[in-house]
Amino acid sequence: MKSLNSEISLKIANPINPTNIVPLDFNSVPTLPDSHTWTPCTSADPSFTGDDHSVPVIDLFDPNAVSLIRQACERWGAFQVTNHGVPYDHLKEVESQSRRFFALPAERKLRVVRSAESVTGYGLVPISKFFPKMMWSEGFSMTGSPEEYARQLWPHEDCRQFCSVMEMYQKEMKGLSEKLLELILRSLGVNYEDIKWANPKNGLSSYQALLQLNSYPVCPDPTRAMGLAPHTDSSLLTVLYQSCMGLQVQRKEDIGWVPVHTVDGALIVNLGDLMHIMSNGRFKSAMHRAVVNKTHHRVSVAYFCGPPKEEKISSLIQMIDDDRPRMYRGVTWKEYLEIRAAHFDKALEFIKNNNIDDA
Ligand SMILES: O=C(O)CCC(=O)C(=O)O
Ligand SMILES: [Fe+2]
Repeated sequence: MKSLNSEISLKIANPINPTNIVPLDFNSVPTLPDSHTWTPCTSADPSFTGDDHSVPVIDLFDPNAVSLIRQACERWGAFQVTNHGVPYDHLKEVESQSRRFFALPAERKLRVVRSAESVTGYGLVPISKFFPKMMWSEGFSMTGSPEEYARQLWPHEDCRQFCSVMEMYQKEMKGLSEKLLELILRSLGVNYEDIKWANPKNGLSSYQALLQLNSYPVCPDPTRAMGLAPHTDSSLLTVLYQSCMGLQVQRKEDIGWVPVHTVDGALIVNLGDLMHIMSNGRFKSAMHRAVVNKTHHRVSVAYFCGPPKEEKISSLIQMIDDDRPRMYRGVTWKEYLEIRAAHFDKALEFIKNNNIDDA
């Protein structure tokens, strides 16, 4: 068999738009430019209604939460949570500080533009380079304190509030992600204490994480624009706050793209590719996208949670049996991000077991 490593280095990234980082100044255009015009999006048939046709909302205090999570992860790769412990006021503060950032003039935001190699800073989402058309959105990402960026953004003003809100939110998201990871593992029948790095009691819990603020300005022609193109997240799990509707999750096998309704104070949980790998394919990673609208400037805040730096994620031993042999080889988050940066939606194929050099 061909060696995976040589295959990856040979097939170097072939992005369509490698330098696509700087967003449009959305205030400057009255109509949708050709660079941003996509073929119209199709959505789920509105006649699909009822519980089985919308992303489940799970109360974390529900005694059946673990089994509800299992069903949601198998069927959707996504769910919403209530009673998650993050106060509603904090969600609103993060939204308001995000809006404050995006309201800055374009030249100010460009002071903190991300470089092609970096995942933090301001710009279009990194997956933009795989699409021929540009998305109707802009983003700003950080890991830990955004202080260095904030000082450049607001050199003569007080930037403490922006920093403290973002830092507080990351702390809260870390705690919630740990709790969710425990519940998701339990739903797979795995004791999270058996996985050293997943157990916060070991004091080892050094998850890596990225906080991403997304902005989708009001759009003159929403049916022909794309807020964020279809993708799965590379994380273990992503916790998402949306200010208004716009997120859609795909149920490919039957009903297609399904809008995720806003439930006051709820947070959305998307499973990422690393969780799909850990579950040995039992759980889906949610294929999702964001659509835009004509009346509301939509903001979303995504917290991507991944494993500790050196940890190789592979299918859990408990998920492997005669009927379901190991599907994937082990990868660190960084290795997986590199494979994604080169192969985008084919990345999982590259770590399938049958692609491994047996030697
Ligand atoms: O804005 C949204 O609803 C989706 C955001 C998202 O999928 C992402 O940041 O990866
Ligand atoms: Fe996403």
